Amino acid sequence: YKWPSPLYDSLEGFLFEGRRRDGSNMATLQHPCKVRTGTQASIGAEWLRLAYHDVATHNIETGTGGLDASIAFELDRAEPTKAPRATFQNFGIGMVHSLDDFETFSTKYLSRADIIAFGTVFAVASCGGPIISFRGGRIDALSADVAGVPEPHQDLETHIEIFRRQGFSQEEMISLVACGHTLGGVRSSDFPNIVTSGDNPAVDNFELFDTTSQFDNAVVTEYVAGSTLNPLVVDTNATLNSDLRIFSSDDNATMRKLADPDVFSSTCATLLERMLNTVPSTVTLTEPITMIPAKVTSAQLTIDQNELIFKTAFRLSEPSNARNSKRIVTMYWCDRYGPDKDCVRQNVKTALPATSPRRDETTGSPILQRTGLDLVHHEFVVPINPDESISMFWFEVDEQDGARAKRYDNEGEGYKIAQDTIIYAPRLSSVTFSGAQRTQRQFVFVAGVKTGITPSRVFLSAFDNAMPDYAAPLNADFEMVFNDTIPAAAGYEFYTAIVDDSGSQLTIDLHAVVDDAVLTEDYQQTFFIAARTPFNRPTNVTIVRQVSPPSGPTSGSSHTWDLLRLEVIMGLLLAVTLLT
Ligand code: HEM
Repeated sequence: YKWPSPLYDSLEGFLFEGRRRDGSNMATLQHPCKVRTGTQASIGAEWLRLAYHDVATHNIETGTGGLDASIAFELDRAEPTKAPRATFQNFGIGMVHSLDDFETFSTKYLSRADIIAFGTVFAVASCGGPIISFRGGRIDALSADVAGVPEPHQDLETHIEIFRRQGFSQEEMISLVACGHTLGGVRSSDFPNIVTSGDNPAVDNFELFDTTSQFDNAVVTEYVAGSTLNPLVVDTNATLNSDLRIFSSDDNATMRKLADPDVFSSTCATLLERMLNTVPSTVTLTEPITMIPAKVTSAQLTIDQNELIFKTAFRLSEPSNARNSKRIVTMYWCDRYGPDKDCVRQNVKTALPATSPRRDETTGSPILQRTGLDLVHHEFVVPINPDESISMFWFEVDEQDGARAKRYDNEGEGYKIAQDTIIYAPRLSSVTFSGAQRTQRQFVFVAGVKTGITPSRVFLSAFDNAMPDYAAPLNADFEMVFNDTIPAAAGYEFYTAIVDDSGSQLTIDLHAVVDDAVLTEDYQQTFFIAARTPFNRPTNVTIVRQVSPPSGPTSGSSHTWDLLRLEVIMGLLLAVTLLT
């Protein structure tokens, strides 16, 4: 992993933080293993069933179908069968609720299908099941796939054939059904011929597959012990006992193995991962996503109150039960222009965070919770002289425990700012809301282009796939025009474009074409445009000398580390004095 990697950064952020960039959390809609208010319906069970039904369209021979979010277009699907309405294969209010839960979380780098996969990973971990290894990069279908979901009234041969087509053997089918049917149950509203409704709709209209609401192997042990009340095993109408036919199809050999809780847990981790990774053969998934121990987020050169500023956050982790409140995190950076360009003279600028650190508690994501770590975000906002600008930055972390401070510099390369010709100015941009639900938005986006540079074209690429009712994503380019009603500021002149959007996760890439090269400011967020409070103003920028930048010049005097440390500490002391 090297920064920047917007895809990996986005997937990792969602897995361990459970939320969107604007703070809205998807994991906590379900975590810790919640039921829908006023019902017995397990939200995690609904998310898991939705994922399987999306996967169920896969055909291993043609390489088509699989986890591609086509389920959003398959909800009203009925099999061409004489079966009653209750066997509509994707029928169920749980499906509708789940799609509503997921609707606003997809982004340019988190496909709708990846969000569905995250839902299963969160749900299983949150309810006490194994951690399913997560890969991202699924590609969304924008229409229905062929039919393929199994139904309870079908016979065993049909089920074996359906699972074979999806890529699972008979033994894997038995295990996968057990791994699925450890959560949730059957509703009378969806399957009235399996569950009869009673007087108290909150309790009577739902029958759980086993006696626990956790992701455990009670569905297996109760079956093996003969005490199960699983409605798909004990229904009086034998035709609908699909779990019984499947579980007993190898004389219960697989079920007896799964009665060992460790076997159950590891089997489910493997099979559910394979289920989530069942994608069309044209899709290549990423490597498994693991935590980035020290992560740069939200790096942005921008204009606020007529000043050029650079803001970013540096995310560290620490054990929840061993917090270090003394840690000092310092940012360093080099100029892009002038005599100290790229720190050639080893004069390095440095600053402390603009605010006290922000902490992600482990309750935000069940995956983070399992690590026992908190995520701690150190946020920096520093003024930048437009004549000097900024070419790269890096960090130093001093735990104040007697050990030497540790440098984080993107594996020796520094965190490089690719270009400063075109920048995004969210504080000069605006948004107006319209429509009955105020979901229709009109944005006026403002980009700054460095004074003295006249691009042959300035434009932006807008992307939003978090559309109401899973409508087609917005994915279009918009020309930006020079706007002389906004006075030049901080070495920049301004260009604007108007973009209409009905989704909720619009991001923009800004482009300036200069001398046939396209300079791009990628993946800029739009949710904080309406905020008008100025960024915190730091007063703590100092200059330290004799510091080698990450891939800086090798010539020149080699610095003595202790002298450097002394200078940094004195600089920090000065900064702290200024701040207080
Ligand atoms: C032959 C295969 C299968 C059949 C016939 C079947 C059938 C059913 C039925 C009839 C329900 C009740 C739905 C409702 O009332 O809303 C259900 C629920 C569920 N199924 Fe399956 N299923 C099968 C395989 C699977 C697999 C492979 C998984 C996942 C790995 C899975 C996960 C679930 C979950 C989690 C629920 C509970 C949903 C909730 O409580 O809202 N099922 N299944």
